[in-house]
Amino acid sequence: MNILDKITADKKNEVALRKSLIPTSQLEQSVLFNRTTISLAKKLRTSNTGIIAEHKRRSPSKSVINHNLNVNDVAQGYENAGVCGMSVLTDGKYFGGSLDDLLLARASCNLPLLRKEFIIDEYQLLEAKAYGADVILLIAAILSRDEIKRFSEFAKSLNLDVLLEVHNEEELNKSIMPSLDMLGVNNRNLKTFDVSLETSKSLSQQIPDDFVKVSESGISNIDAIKALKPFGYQGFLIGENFMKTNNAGESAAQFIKELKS
Ligand SMILES: O=C(O)c1ccccc1NCC(=O)[C@H](O)[C@H](O)COP(=O)(O)O
Repeated sequence: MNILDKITADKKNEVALRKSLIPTSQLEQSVLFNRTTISLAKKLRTSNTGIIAEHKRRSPSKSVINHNLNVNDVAQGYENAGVCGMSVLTDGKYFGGSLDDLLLARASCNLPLLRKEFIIDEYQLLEAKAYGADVILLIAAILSRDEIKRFSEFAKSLNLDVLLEVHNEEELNKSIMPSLDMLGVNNRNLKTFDVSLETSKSLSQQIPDDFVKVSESGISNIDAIKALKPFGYQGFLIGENFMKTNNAGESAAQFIKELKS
């Protein structure tokens, strides 16, 4: 079983439990549910840096990254650094995250927030909205084309942006549809956990210009960004490189300063 199969199997049980504990009607009545969302795609189209900075405590590939940072400080630090958006991992078992992290990030900054999660059910989109997200992630490797269509159209009806993630040409070809805003290419091979920017470079030509292109994972220096921009990438999702330091916001600020110089 590969890592995505394992995560998805656990996620099914987790979502069933959550659904039984908190009914949909309760999510829809939350204070945050009817707020005006902020579009990450719009911000990326006009930004000259395009950094989406992630809150990530641990991961299947790296085990522990950092358990010592406070999510409020990270969110405020990222906003002060001038990032375009923040990604918050909400999976507990594999990444040490939670929906409370999303809520705390929402309370601490006005950045577009991505709920970084393994979405397998519409219920998780209602949760995303109720806990303060502006953007949701759909992972082509774990969804059929019908599910991608259903979930992305539902997300749009909630005024959430949609980032669709692919790892290869086959996933890309099955996924293209108008209800997506951003197409993310993940540079991490989930069988070996190796990262290669070549994945983003080689898939870039096949991504239609209507979508904002985002390169995800393994970006650890500004040379990587400079190498990816000519391929049309406007968004760069960075987690470990900032989170492994003792001040993620300061690390992002330094990175952006260098990028602009
Ligand atoms: O990061 C992992 O090990 C991982 C394993 C299995 C599924 C997803 C995984 N990561 C999610 C992400 O997409 C990354 O957190 C994100 O792109 C940031 O990557 P990085 O800058 O390399 O921390």
